[in-house]
Amino acid sequence: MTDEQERVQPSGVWATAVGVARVRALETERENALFRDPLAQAFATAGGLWPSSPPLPDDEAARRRRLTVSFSIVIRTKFLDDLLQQASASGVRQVVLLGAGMDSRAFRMDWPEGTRLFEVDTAAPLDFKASVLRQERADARCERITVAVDLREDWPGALAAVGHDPAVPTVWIAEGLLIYLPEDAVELLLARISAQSAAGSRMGLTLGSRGVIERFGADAAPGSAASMWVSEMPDDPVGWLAGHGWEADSHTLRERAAAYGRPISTPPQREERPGGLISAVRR
Ligand SMILES: C[S@@+](CC[C@H](N)C(=O)[O-])C[C@H]1O[C@@H](n2cnc3c(N)ncnc32)[C@H](O)[C@@H]1O
Repeated sequence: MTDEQERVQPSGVWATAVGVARVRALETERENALFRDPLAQAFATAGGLWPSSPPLPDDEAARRRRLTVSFSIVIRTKFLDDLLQQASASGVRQVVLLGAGMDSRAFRMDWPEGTRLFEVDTAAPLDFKASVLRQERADARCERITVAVDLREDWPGALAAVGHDPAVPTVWIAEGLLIYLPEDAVELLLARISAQSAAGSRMGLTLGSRGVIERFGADAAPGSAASMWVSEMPDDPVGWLAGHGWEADSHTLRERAAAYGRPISTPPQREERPGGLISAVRR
């Protein structure tokens, strides 16, 4: 059987990773793209979301919500690309992508010699991704190590078993992940990340903004990403991270979008506050 015939089809929470790839493929086609992800289209195609995907809903509000999610994916991708470049420039050579999904940064970004990049996700998305990467004959631009484990289990042990060294700094990325984990699992994840982070480690997080579950999840279609969202950011994300030993900066989507030349023209929502996009350094 060929890779294509054997490939497991996206389902459950990891199907969201293929939806993210579709958004990145669309951005890649733009003339003034904020990043280019040459593998995104292959992931979306293999997952049945390219060239067409489920049509936008007729309902204007639902339609706007879908476009908002896509826009936020583009902005957060650029935000975390920059954060990773800065971490590399500061000398960090270990990268851990938590809930890596179809993230193709190992293939599309420039990495300094000696960079080791760990992609942590469950087995099904990593298998799907591997089959697409084989089909595309993709070559990673750093040492890439995949770790198939559920992030509610002993993932630090699994990471250590494949050579992650907690004694030297790591840059951690949790992009589009925490919103799918219940609050106690997010808390445990943060504690574990912190325990594996030498001074000088960095972190990039995306957090569900306050009220997003009610606004987006209430009439979300069964199986859609928003129907699986379960946690939002704490009231004070910077204070929360300080409690875990991190010096954090928080940014809104609106502020980053303006900085990247994609200003949001609608007026801010009353509940909009800083905190959706986090960068942090371990002291
Ligand atoms: C919205 S996707 C984001 C993927 C990737 N970070 C990106 O931005 O391209 C969420 C990812 O988190 C992963 N994920 C969710 N819960 C997880 C868990 N308990 N353990 C491991 N991975 C998980 C899913 O499999 C999926 O790949």
